[in-house]
Amino acid sequence: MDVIFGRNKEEHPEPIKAEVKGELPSWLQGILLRNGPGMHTVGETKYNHWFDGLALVHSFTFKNGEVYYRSKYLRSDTYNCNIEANRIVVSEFGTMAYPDPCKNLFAKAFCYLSHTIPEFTDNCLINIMKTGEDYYATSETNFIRKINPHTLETLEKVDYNKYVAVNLATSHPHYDSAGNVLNMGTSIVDKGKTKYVIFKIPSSVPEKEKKKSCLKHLEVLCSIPSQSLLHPSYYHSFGVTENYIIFIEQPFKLDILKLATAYFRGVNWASCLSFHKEDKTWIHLIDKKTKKDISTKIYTDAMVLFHHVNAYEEDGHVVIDVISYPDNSLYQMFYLKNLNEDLEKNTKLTSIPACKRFVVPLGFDKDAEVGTNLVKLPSTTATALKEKDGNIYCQPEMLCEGIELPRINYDYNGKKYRYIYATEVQWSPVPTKIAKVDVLTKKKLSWEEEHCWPAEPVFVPSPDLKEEDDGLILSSIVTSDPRKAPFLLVLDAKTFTEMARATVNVDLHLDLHGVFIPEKDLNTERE
Ligand SMILES: CC(C)=CCC/C(C)=C/C=C/C(C)=C/C=C/C(C)=C/C=C/C=C(C)/C=C/C=C(C)/C=C/C1=C(C)CCCC1(C)C
Ligand SMILES: [Fe+2]
Repeated sequence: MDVIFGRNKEEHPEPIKAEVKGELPSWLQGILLRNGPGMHTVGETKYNHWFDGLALVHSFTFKNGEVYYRSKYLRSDTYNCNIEANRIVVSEFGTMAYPDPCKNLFAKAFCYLSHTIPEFTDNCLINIMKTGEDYYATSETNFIRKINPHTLETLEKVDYNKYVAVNLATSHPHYDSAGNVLNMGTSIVDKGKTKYVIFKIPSSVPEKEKKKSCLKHLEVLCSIPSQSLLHPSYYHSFGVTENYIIFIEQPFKLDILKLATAYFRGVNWASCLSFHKEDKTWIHLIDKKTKKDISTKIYTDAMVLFHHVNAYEEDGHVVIDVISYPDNSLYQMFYLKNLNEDLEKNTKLTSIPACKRFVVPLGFDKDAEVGTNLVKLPSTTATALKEKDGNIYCQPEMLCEGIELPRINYDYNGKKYRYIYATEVQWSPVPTKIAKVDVLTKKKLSWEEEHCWPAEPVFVPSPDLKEEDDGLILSSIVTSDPRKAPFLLVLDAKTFTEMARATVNVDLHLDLHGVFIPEKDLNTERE
């Protein structure tokens, strides 16, 4: 298993032609661009956690029925410093590096509580974000790295902090139909003012500024104060509906005082993150018009969540689908020491990911009796109980167990939808199948094959889309049997039958997230 999780992967910056079996639809033209960790050892030093690995961006280019593969390590400052020193010199979330000659982190960390923030890693390994015509590799720090989607070349480093006061930002932004980006970040430097900030990056800039970046026009929409000033919640994604932004403030929290002293204590940043199982999980609905949290306080039991699936409004309710866990054991499981040969023994999922639906009533009867279930949607068993202090206590409906890395047809984002595409896991963090879940009937279709570990399935709508699932699923498949080459799998999203596979004889890495860029969105000038 170390082969898959812990071994350094080679990059292939020059296009490699894949061997295509089956029939690729002629309209499938563009680039599947993905990101994830590819290197966990530098010289004699090793990262502790799988999420710490150096970003290896890769792509599958679909052109006239042919498929080309490329991969290239993100030339982040972190990568360059590490390679030059031949050891890990920049700290990541799960690995503290000593000393950190690139940044003099020691001195800076000392100043932490007096408004100085040390510089953090720009090893953007989680996802790809599009702003205007630009593509960025993203992580959760204040840095993002622009990349050329054709050549995978690393371009400028952008500091969110120059445009908005956040120290952390999600790698799962949302997009509206005009391509404007909506994202969220946390500001923790301003003592006593710890807050979550929601901001917008427009998809275009005024004509006279043609060469300028959309980020220069970033706009703060609103901010929400953290419930606890010294313990802001961790979040990895958020949700949107037509009229609301959904932010779930979970009791999985960063401890600012611990962060400030982590370096001296010789512990990693991750140890400053803890799950408070006795606390509540607060569901915030931020009204896009008033830019305020709705006045009712809504909560559910303690949980840990990384991925929102989708959310929408229906008959005066807000429906919120997420993948949640009963505790924080998932993060623990991804420590590389657990992902070794004894993986099966060490990483039995003690907490299974579950896709849950929360339903929040909007315009309910204010005089309703305490204890009343305010959810009036016949389609769900989720409940929202009115409590005596006026708060609302939500209990979810279970949609499906054992799925992660969820995707949808993004045209249905924020709208009533029916299908989730995800990887399926059983006894460990190993994805063994790709699943299509029908949230209406709870029926599931899946694809699996021996020795195959599928990545997050990406939905690509067909050009003559009539139904939500008219399109394709693209997933890069890592193989655990050295005699079997990895491939890019193309499924018919409706039936989940295989249409084609493009095999590449490379050491494909298990990645996290990515985007499909249709031909029409590709600026061919830069090719
Ligand atoms: C095996 C596979 C692929 C599939 C199997 C199926 C399955 C169960 C999948 C589950 C997948 C999940 C749940 C993936 C989740 C990925 C996450 C949460 C990545 C987060 C990275 C977060 C990162 C890198 C965060 C770095 C943050 C840093 C360095 C922050 C630094 C900091 C800054 C900037 C200011 C404040 C101080 C602080 C130290 C916190
Ligand atoms: Fe994610």
